[in-house]
Amino acid sequence: MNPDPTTAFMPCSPSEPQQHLELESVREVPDSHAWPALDDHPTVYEPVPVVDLAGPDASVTHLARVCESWGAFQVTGHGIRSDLLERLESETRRLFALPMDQKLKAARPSNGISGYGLARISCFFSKLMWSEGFTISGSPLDHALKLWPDADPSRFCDVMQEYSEEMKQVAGRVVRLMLLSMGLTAEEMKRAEEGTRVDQLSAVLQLNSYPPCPDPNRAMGLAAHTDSSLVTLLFQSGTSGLQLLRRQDQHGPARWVTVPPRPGALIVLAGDLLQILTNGRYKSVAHRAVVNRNHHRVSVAYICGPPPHHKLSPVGKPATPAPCLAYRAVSWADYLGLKAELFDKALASIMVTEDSRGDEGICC
Ligand SMILES: C=C1C[C@]23C[C@@]1(O)CC[C@H]2[C@@]12CCC[C@@](C)(C(=O)O1)[C@H]2[C@@H]3C(=O)O
Ligand SMILES: O=C(O)CCC(=O)C(=O)O
Ligand SMILES: [Fe+2]
Repeated sequence: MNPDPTTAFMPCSPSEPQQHLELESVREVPDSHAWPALDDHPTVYEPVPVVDLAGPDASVTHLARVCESWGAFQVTGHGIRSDLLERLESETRRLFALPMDQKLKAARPSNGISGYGLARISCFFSKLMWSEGFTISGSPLDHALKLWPDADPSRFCDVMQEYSEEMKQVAGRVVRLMLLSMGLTAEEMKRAEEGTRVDQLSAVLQLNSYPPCPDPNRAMGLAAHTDSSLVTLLFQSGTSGLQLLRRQDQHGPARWVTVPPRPGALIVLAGDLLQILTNGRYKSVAHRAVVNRNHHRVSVAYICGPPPHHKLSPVGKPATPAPCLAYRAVSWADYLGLKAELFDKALASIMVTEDSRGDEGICC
């Protein structure tokens, strides 16, 4: 998350013309996509925790440890059928394989959420990323009609719809287990569940495509970031690329850990809203996607949170000593506004300090 000066943050200006390069046909990484330093931290091997939702691993003590030390894990036993994951991958590939001018017909409007485009965080960096994205918020139908005007839209829509519905159930179970693992009082649990129950969750589906890259050590698939969500459930195709940033701890300095593809598994990533809700105890995990020379990787992120205008406030004991509330209450919609403006400073901007406690009426 710590930008080097040459890829420093730039103010996000949505009106800037975006460069849509056909990455697959590029033989050399152009200067616009050449990142001077990808090795801000070493990349090491560490086994990423696995939680089997259908087995004893789903015990709350195990989960609490994993959430505190990793903020991410692979999840198995989630009940999503492998044929649905196969169809999801194949529809995602079919979309990105379309000619650029067709994809641009479904381009994300400059200040909109949905559609085709470069990574939204691109505007904070001076170099472009080696990826394309497609965001689906709400019904995928309008997108499908623009992408495939002469074909039956249901092939794409049905998969995206079915996957979103099933992921909502998985996300609901994961969020509830995470809350249970905090050992909250009954009153706190009740408050924590407001806006986070399975029937209340809202989400966007983010499809990502990372074409093979002629010089993967100089390109960046998706730069380091945290998601704004409560949790993100990520599907990755059979090629590795996702890396988690492990903070400095008793095992060593900050380091990148690759999440190896595990057939049938999904990856759970703790987002900023979880950090807010848990009063800083379960921190959001910084992650990035790196690219490779030979394989076209795709991923699909189910980015899930409370209803957009529900104000989420922290529950449980703060992770660090005083004040009793680490963050002020915020809705996902407002938080996204902060994130679009401040990127990785958004969380700090809503932290409750000694000075701001009085103004907010926050007391222990
Ligand atoms: C709801 C949202 C979360 C997101 C911004 C968005 O409005 C739609 C896309 C999401 C995404 C996906 C890739 C990484 C990310 C940081 C980004 O730039 O766009 C996330 C955003 C987020 O979680 O803040
Ligand atoms: O492709 C990946 O592995 C990461 C995608 C991601 O971080 C996102 O969509 O927010
Ligand atoms: Fe992400």
